[in-house]
Amino acid sequence: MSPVKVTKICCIGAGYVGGPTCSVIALKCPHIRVTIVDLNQARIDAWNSDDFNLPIYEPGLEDVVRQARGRNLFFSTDVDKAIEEADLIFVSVNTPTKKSGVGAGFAADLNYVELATRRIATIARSNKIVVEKSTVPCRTAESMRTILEANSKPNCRFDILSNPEFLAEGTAMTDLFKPDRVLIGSLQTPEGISACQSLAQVYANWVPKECILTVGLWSSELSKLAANAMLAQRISSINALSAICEATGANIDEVSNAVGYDTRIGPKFLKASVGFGGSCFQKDILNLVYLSESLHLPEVAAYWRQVVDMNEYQKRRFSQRVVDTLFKTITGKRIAVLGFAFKADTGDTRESAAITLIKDFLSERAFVNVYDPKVVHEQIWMDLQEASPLVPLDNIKKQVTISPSAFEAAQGADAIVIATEWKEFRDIDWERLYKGMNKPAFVFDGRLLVDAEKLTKIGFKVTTIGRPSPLLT
Ligand SMILES: NC(=O)c1ccc[n+]([C@@H]2O[C@H](COP(=O)([O-])OP(=O)(O)OC[C@H]3O[C@@H](n4cnc5c(N)ncnc54)[C@H](O)[C@@H]3O)[C@@H](O)[C@H]2O)c1
Ligand SMILES: O=c1ccn([C@@H]2O[C@H](COP(=O)(O)OP(=O)(O)O[C@H]3O[C@H](CO)[C@@H](O)[C@H](O)[C@H]3O)[C@@H](O)[C@H]2O)c(=O)[nH]1
Repeated sequence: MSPVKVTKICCIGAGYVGGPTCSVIALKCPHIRVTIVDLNQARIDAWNSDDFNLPIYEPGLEDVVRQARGRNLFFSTDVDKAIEEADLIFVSVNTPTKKSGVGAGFAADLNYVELATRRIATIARSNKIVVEKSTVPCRTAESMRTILEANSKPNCRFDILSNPEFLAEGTAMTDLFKPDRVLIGSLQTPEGISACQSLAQVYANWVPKECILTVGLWSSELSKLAANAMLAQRISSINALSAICEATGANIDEVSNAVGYDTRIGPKFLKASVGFGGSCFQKDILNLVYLSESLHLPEVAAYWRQVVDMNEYQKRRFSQRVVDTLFKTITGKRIAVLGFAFKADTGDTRESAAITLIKDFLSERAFVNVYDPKVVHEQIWMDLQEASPLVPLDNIKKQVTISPSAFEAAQGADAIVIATEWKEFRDIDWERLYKGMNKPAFVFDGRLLVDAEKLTKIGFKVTTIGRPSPLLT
């Protein structure tokens, strides 16, 4: 069976994955017409905005959209038209953790995937290759196939592929231009293999052939959960060691460096922090935990569960250290939180450690000044409200101020907490910040970002994750 040559692509879901991924496909494949669709009108309007005020901040993304939009890249809310015209459809919708019902708090909510799949089944009148781009539990492709086949028109066949996305926010464009690998899973039937080749040909326009891995459907689905679980596991491992460092006088940076020199371990993803955030790690591990439990593998479930538990512990431990260091009470004190995004170079706040820290500070009745260079104010209010649903937003606003700069956040504060590793926090004029603060002025570095010695010389009392408290040194 010779593979179909893809000429029209539809991507359902114009979010952090669908938007950048399919913009890059459009850029690299000028012969393919790419339409990215979403039900969210405001999001599509932003993608189409004249001043390129895109709905997500990602370094390098605007440049790609400027080159391809209107040429062979289109953004639309007309989902049905895009489905009808396409020969290949990416399903790139959100798969958040279920909030209620069976598996609540663990299982992935597959409602959006199912609705998109049903829409494809209803609208399609010609053969389609349907590609799972969203992160889903193992064997979701089977449910998608059942829905599609039960609703298909005569002479209309569907081939389902799994093609998980491995981009990280903040580096999405380089990850897409030069991926470590592109993974495509298919049924090992002649039709499945042929569909797999069709998608591989799209990527082959810019990805070296040896980096395009083709595997079975279920391996592909599971590999995505496995990759995230193993990345997060490294962070929880180093964070667990950071607690030992704080208690013994060892330095976590030195430990990471020493451990990472072993070529079998490698140096990446060993940076101790106030805890990992982002929309994927926790969600995907909990998904793996749920899958393991459903498969009657409680020991496997408990093993992965511990990665998330350690992350919660790390955040709690950090808040507690702030309180303990500030003479065991922060009531009425002002804390400047620098950074609200879950990592640098993104405006995304999903599962950001900053949310948990601020919630903890508020429950101790402290005042908080928060500054982030990219996160929009409405998002901060929404996140803080969601974190403390029983507290009226007006009360939260009495305790929290959103500051326009790090300098203003530090004015009149007793302590600065670095929650996100934005480069500008390393390079700010710390002497100027020091002058505007109450004394003694404390800095809590949750990201191993600043030069503790330099700040100590200025007069700050510096507490760094994975290093003993100043009193112990
Ligand atoms: N964010 C990341 O860095 C990342 C990386 C790799 C994989 N993933 C996975 O990719 C998937 C998407 O993640 P995201 O961060 O882009 O989510 P997102 O919430 O930013 O975007 C999803 C979009 O899908 C739209 N949508 C939902 N149902 C729809 C429907 N039936 N028709 C049309 N549009 C619909 C939503 O309106 C939303 O704009 C998730 O499964 C996630 O786990 C995310
Ligand atoms: O050594 C490290 C590395 C990361 N982090 C934190 O871990 C979180 C996640 O970071 P990162 O993985 O860089 O960003 P994500 O955008 O969440 O990307 C992850 O999740 C995506 C969604 O599934 C995957 O596609 C990516 O491959 C995977 O890296 C952030 O809070 C980071 O600050 C650390 O604390 N220490």
